[in-house]
Amino acid sequence: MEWAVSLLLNHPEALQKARTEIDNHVGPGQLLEDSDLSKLPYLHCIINETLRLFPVAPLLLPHFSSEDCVVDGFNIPRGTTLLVNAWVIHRDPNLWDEPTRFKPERFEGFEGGREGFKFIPFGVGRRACPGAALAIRVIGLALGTLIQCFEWERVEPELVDLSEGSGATLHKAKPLEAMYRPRPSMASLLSQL
Ligand code: HEM
Repeated sequence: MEWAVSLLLNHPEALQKARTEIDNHVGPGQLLEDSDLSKLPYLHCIINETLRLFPVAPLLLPHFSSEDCVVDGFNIPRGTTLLVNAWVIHRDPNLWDEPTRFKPERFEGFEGGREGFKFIPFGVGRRACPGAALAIRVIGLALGTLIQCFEWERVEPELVDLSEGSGATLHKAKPLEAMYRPRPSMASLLSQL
């Protein structure tokens, strides 16, 4: 969520596009609901693009080869601990056009499948994250509601600093600070919550 809001503050045109999508599909004076999410593909693109650039678990979880195997020409003996560098795969210029650029549109029509092996924020296969669908829905609801209800601005005119901290999970080096105020069209609804 913090990365997504940071990226949107640095890309106001994407924030506006997401807001327009929400306004067009959710009735006036109504809060975004779970059932609206399927009508908000651009919001989903923003979530995917955020997870591509800043995967929560950049090395996934450690895996363990249960048999000898060969991966991309490398012999991997049985019993080896294996780390998958999703961060690097997600920024590989052979797989992605302008890999370091925030471009949610790249996920329009993205199907996953074998092509999805290049996008693995939740891992892939038998040990992939079983909470992925839940996570995407919860993030969609939370991020979508923040976009729907509030005007967002950067605290400083400079872009939000996107430096990464170190660790097994990818957090911002500098916690996000942002200014927000209720959108006039949502103020009355928000005051009743
Ligand atoms: C944005 C949110 C989340 C992200 C990015 C995420 C990511 C991941 C990743 C990368 C793995 C390791 C996959 C691998 O190494 O192949 C994993 C495993 C797992 N996740 Fe998530 N996860 C998220 C949310 C959740 C939620 C909401 C739940 C439960 C409700 C959950 C439950 C699990 C469990 C139980 C595993 C271990 C699966 C296994 O080893 O078989 N995760 N997750």
